Parts: sequence; structure tokens; C-alpha cells
Amino acid sequence: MRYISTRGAAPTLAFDEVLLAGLARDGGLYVPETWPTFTPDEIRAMRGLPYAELAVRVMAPFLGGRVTEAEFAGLVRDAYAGFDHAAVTPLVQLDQSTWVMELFHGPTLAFKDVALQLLGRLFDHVLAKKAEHVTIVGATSGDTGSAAIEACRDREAVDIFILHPKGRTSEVQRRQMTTVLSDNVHNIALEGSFDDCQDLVKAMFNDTSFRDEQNLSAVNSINWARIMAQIVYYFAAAIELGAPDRQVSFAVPTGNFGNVYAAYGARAMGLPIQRLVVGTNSNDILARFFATGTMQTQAVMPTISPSMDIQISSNFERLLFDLYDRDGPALNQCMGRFRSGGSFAVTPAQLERARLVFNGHKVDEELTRATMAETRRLAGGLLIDPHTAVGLAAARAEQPHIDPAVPLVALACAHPAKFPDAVERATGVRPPLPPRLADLYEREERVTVLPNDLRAVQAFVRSRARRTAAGQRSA
Ligand SMILES: Cc1ncc(COP(=O)(O)O)c(C=O)c1O
Ligand SMILES: N[C@@H](CCOP(=O)(O)O)C(=O)O
Repeated sequence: MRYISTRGAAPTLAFDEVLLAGLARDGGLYVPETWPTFTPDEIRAMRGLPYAELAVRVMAPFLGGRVTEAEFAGLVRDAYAGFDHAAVTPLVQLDQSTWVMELFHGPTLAFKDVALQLLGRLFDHVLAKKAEHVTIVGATSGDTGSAAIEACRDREAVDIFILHPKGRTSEVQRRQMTTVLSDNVHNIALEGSFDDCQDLVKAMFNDTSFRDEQNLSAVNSINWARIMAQIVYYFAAAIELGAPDRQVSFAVPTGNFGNVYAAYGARAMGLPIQRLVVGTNSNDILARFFATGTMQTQAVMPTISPSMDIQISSNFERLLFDLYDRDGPALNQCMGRFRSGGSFAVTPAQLERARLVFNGHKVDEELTRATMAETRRLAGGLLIDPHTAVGLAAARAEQPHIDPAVPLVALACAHPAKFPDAVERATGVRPPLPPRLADLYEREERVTVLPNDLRAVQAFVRSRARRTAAGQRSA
């Protein structure tokens, strides 16, 4: 298995290289040269497997022999042993045709743990073999940051720098990041939005001398391995609900388009997914795209689902690559137009192809709150976080237009305790922090505030990374 860049001008890479590379050198994102596929019989044979075994089956074709299956199975088992539910990503049935998939049973209470607990271990494994050290730079609107920090803290071969938009995450999300005081963890509160954070991360990758000097790596979903690990839970849910002999649809609260792109990947691998419903908050650029075929940025608006306060969804480029029939140079031109003018449009034929699978719905603040309250009332007191509510409300908006016999799974991407103020305001109930985070508000915080300026961030990284200009790990 080799990986190619969506912009068509970077060398193809093997799995271990793509894991460490992050963004491709031509500014594109890596995708598999061809999607591996499973036959219905192969999917049937996955029924009843424990999550970790299923994960190895689903991900093995992506490794291309660069990590042995036995080594990989050990890393996967270890990654999911720390989850507090035996099923890792359990399903909860809400009514005859609607389920919620709980993705928040990992150490930082968000779906990011599912991929990042594995990535941290993969980084260690691959870096030890290569005797290398990497400097990870990542952008977060709240959840990737803490999951990545938890996965990489105290790892000798890694320094990790996480940029979050100052004052725009929930307090729990911020504290989950800034109270980790390990020497290799560096939190930056950026004076800007999440999109600014993500732009700076990409700019650091596109500065090739800085990239090489620091041996940069990524933990955001620009890293292919993140997508690979997220594909697994779509298999887990669909198989539990009857795949390959029954179709399944998913509703996904969406910001950077990584999670729902993983569902698209699962479908490309042979999983019978009928619909992918994209739920956006008031930052509804994706819902507008699926309605009109035009991607047009607007000013980012703070909402009660802050992890989705995003205008530029990195992973959308991976879908566009397919809509452009994998023509890298043509996509490069389109992305250039988007960068310079803040908009682009696809052709009616491209939009029609996208809409065969995807549809989008905007869920405003009022509907988000109403969905949290209604779920508590109708589902036996179940509390859901605002992001999950966006996904569930989008599912409800789609349901009148789809076959009720096809199960619809809404993704619960974060634990309600990460957003206690918003949940309490909507439901009257304040979700308590689980025991492992019970003293979060008493822990010391460490964070550096920086302006939205590439040079300032690069200077900070240089001053803190345990790496010399010659590319070695410093003493
Ligand atoms: C709780 C939560 N829900 C939804 C999303 C959106 O996911 P994606 O960026 O993969 O579209 C995020 C951030 O990624 C998140 O943290
Ligand atoms: N919502 C995300 C934004 C970054 O997304 P990623 O999936 O690309 O890491 C967050 O919580 O940080």
C-alpha cells in the first residue's frame, strides 16, 4: 500500500512514512493510492470480534507490511485496554431506527482518543525503529489537543506543541490540556480562531527548512493514520446492526470533516453505508456546500459546540480529490482559488456525486439546546453534549427523507461533562466529571499566550523543542 498526495506533486509514501509526514510536501493530504476492499463474506466473518481484533482486521491492509501484524496487534490491544467500556465504542438505541454511538470512553472523553491512543503508540514504535525524534505541531478547537497531549505526554521521542484559540474552548477542554506539565508538552493559547491555529500549523509544514529542521509531525486529521483508526468504529457499528446484510446510515457532527471522511472511507472499503448526514452548528459552511455546491467562508461564530467553530475543513480536500477524479493539479488550482478568494464552486455533476452519499444540515443554538433537553426527556435521562446534539438534530432533519428500515447512527463525539455549562443550561442537570478528572479544577495550569504570527510561533517552538538544528534529539 502506497499513499499519494491530493495535490499530485509529492512523492508517494509507505505507511510508516505517511504516519510521520503529516501534510504532504506539496501542501496536499495523503490518501491511499487505492482503497482496500472487503467482500461481504469477509465482513460477515468480522461479526462478534472484540473491538481490538476488529480494528486489526480493518486496518491491516493499510500497513503495507511496514509494521508487522503481530506488532500492530499488540499496539492496538494496548491502546484500547484503557477505555472504560468493554465495547470501546458502544451503541445505545434511542428508538426503532435511531442509535447513538458513544465515542467518549477514552481517557480524555472525546472521540479523538480512539485514534490518538493508537497513534501515540505507533509514533513510539516507528520512531524507536528509526532512532528518530519528532516535533509534533497541532491545532485544536478543544478536543484533539487534550487527546494528543494525553497520547504523547512523556514520550522520549516526541515534543508536542498544541495551538488552541485563546478563550474559545470550554474550561474543561482548556484545563485538560494546560494541566499536563510534562517536559515534552507545550500549550500555546493563540490570539485568533481555530482556523488561524490550523493555518499556522500548515504554514509550519509548508516552510520546508523549518519542517526539516524540526522533523515536524502531525496529530490532526491531516495525518492519514488518524483517518485509518477512525474508520474502524464505523465497521463496528454497522456490523453490530446487521452489515453486510443490512445497510446503515450515520449522522456526524462535523467541523474539520475528518470523522465523516472516515465514514466515507469505510464505505469505499465495502461497508454498506447508505447516507452520511453532516451536522454543522451555526458555522454552516459544509451544510451550505451540500445544498449549493459552493464553498464560501464567512466570519467564524462562537457557539456552544466550540469544537466545530471552523470555517476551513481540512479533510474536505480528500473528498474533493475524488470529486475531481483524483486529478491533483486540477484540485490544486481549486484550493488556490479558495485560499485567495475564500470560495470555490464544484460543477453540478460533482455536486450530484457528492449528494449521492452526503447531505448536510445546519443546527442553530436553539435547536442544539432543544435537542439536549428532548433527549434527556425522551431517552430516560440521557445527557448528550452540544456536539452530539448537533449530529442528532441533523439526523432528525434527515429522517423524513430516508428509509426508516435503515438504522441511523448518530455519533456522540464528546462526553457531556466536557461542556457542563451548556448541558446544564439546556437540561437543568450539571454532568459531573468522571473520577479520573475529578480534581481538574485544582490542578496547576501551564500555557503560553502568543500572537497570531508564524514567526512568533516558530521562535517559540525552536526555543522549547528538544531538538538541535542538525536534526538530533538534544541532551
Ligand atoms: C466533540 C466534537 N464533535 C465533533 C467534532 C468535529 O469532528 P471533525 O473535525 O472530524 O469533523 C469535533 C472536532 O473535531 C469534536 O471535538
Ligand atoms: N474539533 C477539532 C479540530 C481539529 O480536528 P482534527 O480532527 O483535524 O484534529 C478539535 O477538537 O481540536
